Amino acid sequence: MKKPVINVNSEIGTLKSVLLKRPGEEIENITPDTMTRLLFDDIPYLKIAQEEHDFFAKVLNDNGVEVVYLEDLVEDVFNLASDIKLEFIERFLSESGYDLGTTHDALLAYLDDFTNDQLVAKLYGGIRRNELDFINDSLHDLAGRDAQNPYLLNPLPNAYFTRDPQAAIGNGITINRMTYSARQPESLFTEYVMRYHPRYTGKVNIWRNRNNMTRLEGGDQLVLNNHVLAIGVSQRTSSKSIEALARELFANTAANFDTIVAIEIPHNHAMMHLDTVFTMINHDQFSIFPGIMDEKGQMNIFIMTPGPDNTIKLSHRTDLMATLKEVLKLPELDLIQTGGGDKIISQREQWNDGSNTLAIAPGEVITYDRNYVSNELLRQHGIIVHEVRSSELSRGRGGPRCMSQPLWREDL
Ligand SMILES: NC(=O)NCCC[C@H](N)C(=O)O
Repeated sequence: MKKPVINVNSEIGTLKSVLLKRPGEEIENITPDTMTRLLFDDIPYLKIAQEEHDFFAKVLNDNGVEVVYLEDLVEDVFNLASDIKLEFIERFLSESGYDLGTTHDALLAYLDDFTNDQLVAKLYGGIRRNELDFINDSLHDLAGRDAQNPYLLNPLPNAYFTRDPQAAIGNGITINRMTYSARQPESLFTEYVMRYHPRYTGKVNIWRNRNNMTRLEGGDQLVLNNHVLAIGVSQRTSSKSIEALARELFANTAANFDTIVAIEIPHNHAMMHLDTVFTMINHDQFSIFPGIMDEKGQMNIFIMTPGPDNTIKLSHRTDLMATLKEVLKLPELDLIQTGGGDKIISQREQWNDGSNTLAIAPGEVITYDRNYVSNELLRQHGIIVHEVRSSELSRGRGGPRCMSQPLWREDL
């Protein structure tokens, strides 16, 4: 492996480079009838969502972080060779249910007319049925459930949550098999960028690829330090995939990770990933939504470590604070409760991603401005808080951590 181009050995090391995707025309394809399936609770106003996103990028930039746009990387890949572009389109169409036939041919011909930057926007944006004029003779397009779908190619409005299709861990990544069909195509873009883009090709360890059938999403994957991960057992990440990833990382000599803490959280849309209820903000400080614990403050947690002969040793725990102290070897910890522990405020602010902080350095985070109670509390605990605008972006149920994939953090 050549000199590394990805380096993420913590959640809090000074952030130097990050991957974003600016919300695009895919947002304008969300309708009331499709929004639940597209994993949205409302329809954002694109113009304002883009302004908010640009401001988020500016705050990152102003704080010394290189912002890399995923859509530019994909366009670079398409510009490399028309064979690669065609191969990508065929994979994309095939995964969308079009291997052969009239619809496949019509879509291929339609996509062929776009310049590469327009093509990238279109693949994320989706194709409406009424956009193409052709005689559709596919039974599955004309009868049954597919006929009700207003799109020939579904939009990918969740793409601005770049955290989830992959996860940077150490000098490598996992390219994730995502849970819902609404997001599954997103990690195909990551696969092609990692495989072909000159910045990454041959320089990134792929710990796990998207051909795996077990479900894993980046919002559940937290790098607590250079040898400990926390992974949510959640609506989006299965216990099977965590076990498989543990086996892969423990056996791989290029990986330095020897401890994975599997944390079970409620399986619902408001808390679909671990990072919607729990993020790391300093060496010994975390933000946490108290609603993930039962009335006695307990949870279902397993510490996984390598056992003999490639087995995995499991140790059960129920106290999150004690478990974190144990694996991080810290005498004290500060768990800062979203909304200050008030039941109504904490639920309201968690819903709008008040727990979803993005650390840009130890003790320095980016958060949504609307979660003013949690933000004030963070400041009272000594944290530097950069607030970003959040009226429209938050409608997708993700915050600053969800919208960013760190590519390089300084080691602690
Ligand atoms: N890491 C995250 O928590 N990402 C937020 C993803 C929100 C998106 N609407 C989803 O349901 O997948």
